[in-house]
Amino acid sequence: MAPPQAPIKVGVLGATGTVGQRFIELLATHPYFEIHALGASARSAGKKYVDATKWKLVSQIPESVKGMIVQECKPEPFAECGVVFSGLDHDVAGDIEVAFRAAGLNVFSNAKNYRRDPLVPLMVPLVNPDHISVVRHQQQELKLSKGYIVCNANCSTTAIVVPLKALEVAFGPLKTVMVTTLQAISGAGYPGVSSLDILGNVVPYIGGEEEKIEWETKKILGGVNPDNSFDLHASAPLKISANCNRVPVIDGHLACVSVEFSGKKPSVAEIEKAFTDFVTEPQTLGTPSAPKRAIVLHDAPDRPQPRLDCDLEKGACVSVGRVRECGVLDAKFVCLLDNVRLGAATSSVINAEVAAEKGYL
Ligand SMILES: NC(=O)C1=CN([C@@H]2O[C@H](COP(=O)(O)OP(=O)(O)OC[C@H]3O[C@@H](n4cnc5c(N)ncnc54)[C@H](OP(=O)(O)O)[C@@H]3O)[C@@H](O)[C@H]2O)C=CC1
Ligand SMILES: N[C@@H](CC(=O)OP(=O)(O)O)C(=O)O
Repeated sequence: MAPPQAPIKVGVLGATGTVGQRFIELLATHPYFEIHALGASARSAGKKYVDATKWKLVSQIPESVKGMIVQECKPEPFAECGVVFSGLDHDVAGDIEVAFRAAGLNVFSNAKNYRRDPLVPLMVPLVNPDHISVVRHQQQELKLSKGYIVCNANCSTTAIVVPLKALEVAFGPLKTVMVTTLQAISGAGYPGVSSLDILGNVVPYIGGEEEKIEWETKKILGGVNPDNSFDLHASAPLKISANCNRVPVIDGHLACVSVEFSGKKPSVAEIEKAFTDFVTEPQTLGTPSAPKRAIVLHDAPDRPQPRLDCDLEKGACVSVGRVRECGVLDAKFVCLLDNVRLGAATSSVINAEVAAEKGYL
């Protein structure tokens, strides 16, 4: 992929938050994108970024953004941006993202608000980047000459759909998926879950998470009909059941997954090969943030682990291990993803890279 002739100016909404910081880290040195405007709440607006944010990443705040003045989330300061990334709290993301689209801006959002919208692509770049085509339909239906919204998925959903897609590519439609997640505290943003609730503990409830996994998976793994509607995996109905737990881990959502195939049950060796052979469109296109390996298969019986494996491929892959037969369904495995990178900011950035490559920016 050749870089654009001039860098594309980009904005970040929710720039001071957990996802916003990962956006800043990824975009500060990005070959195609240049950070032009930062937005957050009225509490932060008017302050220098370095004073408005509580930086929590191991990497230092990039010098280039330290002195930028944080804006309120109104379209005007972002008018020159070719892409606006959103890491906004869902309480406010709905109205703000729609106002930005109405102002002709291309919004790539992490928030849940529009994921179920029948006009909005729900794109996990390592799974369904082809859904980007629906933005033209979105514009036609809403009579917009410019501007659209693209969402990326819930982080736990992202962790499972990448290996599930690899299985569907190799063996055809899945019939049943059972998943139990162990989710890191960074998934709840900052300050997030109280230390008294989570230290030395497990909380077996994350509001709305199970429903999101069960619904979003079907939109992402499903196709696009000729009329630009999403088929939600309707041609081969998929049953999914999710159990979600918060665990005292900082970064990295682990998921234990059991699957049943519609067709003949593959062997463990065939499933492992399907994971290692899996190549995705951003990799083929050579977009800058695409991982070399979309799925990293681990041999050791006690891997993947959040602390040891989250950083593989700069947090842009899904780690998979413990592939084995399941006594109830056909097969089971464990998968891990960096919830704030591939689970949020990195997916949004790769989605925008795909949009650039395919002429949607
Ligand atoms: N953390 C994760 O792993 C994932 C998060 N997401 C989603 O991404 C989004 C951001 O999450 P996260 O970064 O964790 O959340 P944080 O709570 O860490 O950050 C929220 C951001 O929203 C801003 N904000 C809050 N209220 C307003 C307002 N009234 N107007 C404008 N901006 C406001 C905050 O600004 P300020 O600092 O000024 O308050 C901050 O920048 C959420 O929708 C979340 O559900 C999706 C996938 C994974
Ligand atoms: N709910 C996820 C993170 C998140 O914000 O999800 P969503 O973007 O679907 O609201 C977690 O707690 O780990």
